[in-house]
Amino acid sequence: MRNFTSVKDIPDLKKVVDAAFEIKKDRFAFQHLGKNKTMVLIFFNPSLRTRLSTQKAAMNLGMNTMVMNVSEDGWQLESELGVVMDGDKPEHLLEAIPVIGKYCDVIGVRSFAKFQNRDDDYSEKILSQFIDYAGVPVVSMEGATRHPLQSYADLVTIEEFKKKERPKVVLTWAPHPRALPQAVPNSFVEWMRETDYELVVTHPEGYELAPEFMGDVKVEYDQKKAFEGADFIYAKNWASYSSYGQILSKDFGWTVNEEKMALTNDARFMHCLPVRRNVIVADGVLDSPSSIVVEQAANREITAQAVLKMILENNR
Ligand SMILES: NCCC[C@H](NC(=O)CCC(=O)O)C(=O)O
Ligand SMILES: NC(=O)OP(=O)(O)O
Repeated sequence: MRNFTSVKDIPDLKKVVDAAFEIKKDRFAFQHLGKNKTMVLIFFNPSLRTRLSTQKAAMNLGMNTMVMNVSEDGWQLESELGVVMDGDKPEHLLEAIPVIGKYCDVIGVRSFAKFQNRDDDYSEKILSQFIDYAGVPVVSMEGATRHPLQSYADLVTIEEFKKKERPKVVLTWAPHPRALPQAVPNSFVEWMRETDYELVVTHPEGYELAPEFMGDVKVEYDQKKAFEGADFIYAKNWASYSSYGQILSKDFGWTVNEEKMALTNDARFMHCLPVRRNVIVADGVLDSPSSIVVEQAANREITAQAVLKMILENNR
C-alpha cells in the first residue's frame, strides 16, 4: 500500500483488523519503523480527533510530526488549473504540494467537500493533486467523499463490541443545523459492504447516498422499522447528494432517543464525533452504557497507526 484514501487500498480486510488488534496489545513495539521519518499533517478544515490520534499514532511508531492548518497559518492556496492568480491566493497547490513532500516521508491531508460543484468534490480534486504531486505517500484524513481512517476505526470497534458473528448494523441519518459532507456515511457504507454484516441505511427521502457507494445496500425509509433488532446504531447527518449540498429536512423526529434505542437488540450507539447533543442524539442515549463513542474515537489512534505502519513497511 502506498496511499490510503479508501477501503480499496487495503489488500485484505481481515488482516488489517488483526493488525489493529496486534497494535492494541503493544502500541510501542514498532518504534524502529518510524525512526528519522517525518509525517506532515495538512488541515484545510478543523479537527480534534484526527489531528491528535494521527499525530499520536505517528509518534507511537517513532516518527516526527509537523501539523499545519492551511486555512489559518499558511498562504491561501489556489487549486484551479490555468487561472490568472491576481486574486487573494498567493500560492498554487502545484508548488506547495511538492515542497511539502520535500520535508517529509508521509503526508496526511484533510480537505472536506466544498459543496460548490459535485463533480469537483466527487473527483477528490484536492486529495488527488496531493497524490499526483507529493512524491511521498498520502493518507486521507477525510477527503470530500470518504473518511477511511474513521471507517477503519468503526470496523475495529464493531469487531470489539459485537456479540454475534453477523451483527445488524444500521446507519441512520439524523438532523443537523448545517449542511455536512457525505464522506463519513459514504465511507462507512463502503467499508461495511466489505464485511458480511447485515447493513441497513435509513434516512428521509432525498437523502439517498451516491449509487457508487450504496450499490445494493438496503434502504429502509421507516427509521423505527430499521432499528428493530439492530446490534449497532451508527448516527450521522449528511446533506443531500441528489440536491447537492442542500438541507432538505431538519426534522427532530429523526433524532436518536431512548425510545428508538428500545426497539433494538440492546444496540450500541456509535457516532464519529463531533456530535450535536439533543439534535443528532438525546443526552439519555449518549450518556448511557450503550454509547461507545469514546471507545470508537480511541480506536482512531490504533487504526491510524496500523495504516502508517503498513505505509512505512511498504515504502522502505
Ligand atoms: N470528521 C468527522 C466529521 C467531520 C464533519 N463534521 C462537521 O463538520 C460537524 C460540524 C458541526 O457540527 O457544525 C463531517 O460531518 O464530515
Ligand atoms: N471523527 C473525526 O474525524 O473527528 P475530527 O473531525 O475531530 O478529526
